[in-house]
Amino acid sequence: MYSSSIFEGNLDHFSDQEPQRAPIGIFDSGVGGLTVLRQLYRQLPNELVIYFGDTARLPYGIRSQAEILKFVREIITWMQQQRVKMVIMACNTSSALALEAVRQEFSIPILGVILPGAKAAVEQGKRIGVIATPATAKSNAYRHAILEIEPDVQVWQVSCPEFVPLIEQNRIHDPYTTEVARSYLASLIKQEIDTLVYGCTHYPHLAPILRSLLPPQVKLVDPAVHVVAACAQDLDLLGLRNTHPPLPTRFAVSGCPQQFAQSGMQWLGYTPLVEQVCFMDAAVSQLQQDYVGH
Ligand SMILES: N[C@@H](CCC(=O)O)C(=O)O
Repeated sequence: MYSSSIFEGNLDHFSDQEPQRAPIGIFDSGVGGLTVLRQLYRQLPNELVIYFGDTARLPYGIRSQAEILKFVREIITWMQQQRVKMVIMACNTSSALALEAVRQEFSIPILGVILPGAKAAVEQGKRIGVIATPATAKSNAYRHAILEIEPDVQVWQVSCPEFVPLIEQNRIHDPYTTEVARSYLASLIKQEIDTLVYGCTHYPHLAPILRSLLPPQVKLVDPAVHVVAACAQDLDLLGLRNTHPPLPTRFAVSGCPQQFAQSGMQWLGYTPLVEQVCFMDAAVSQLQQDYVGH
């Protein structure tokens, strides 16, 4: 079901004369980025993808900016070694805390989810709620991005620390998750929001629960849809869109490949083949998690 060889499936055989055929790198802390990958399958079905989940070090949403920046640098460096033509940070926490810095450090195009999400939100409503990880909420990245585009709207952000662990533990259908969601949404419903932004790529996995708790007129904005639209535009501008038939997505994680393959299956509709990539620091985090788990 999985392979632990780090460089298996390396894409070196794509010559630099055919940069269109190079993969797009997508990363997240875990299964959240699969909501972006699903959009990519819909909107850009010919693109080849390398998906990386930093599962040994999740959740990102309680990490410091220095830690996130370090992880993101490691991941993008690895992706560059895999010769990606573009990187999508399918993670709001990374986009909020590290996008600006790494854009100046790396020469490949790097897209984040916050600006596309903010643009879509102001097109939808005037009373905008954002649910996000503690780090993203604290950064105020959505508030700033939204108000910069449209100062004439109101924004409420709610930090939802329990969502990512519940989703990663496959507890979506647990009644406890609905109760947690109810409490996170309460203040936003009280403010009579007309629009809710998924400020974390894990949260669209909770769509049926959130929909059932929100008044029907509240519109949901999924930045995944819009970052992939932005990616399509950039590929066209750079002449990098792939028109060849697609190859299977390559999956890699820093934690347990089998676990990711199992939980990823329900979102992908197929069982992914997952490799393990070893970053020194992530290996230590995994050992600590294993130790705590025993
Ligand atoms: N998918 C997440 C990362 C969540 C986490 O690991 O806390 C995000 O968009 O922020």
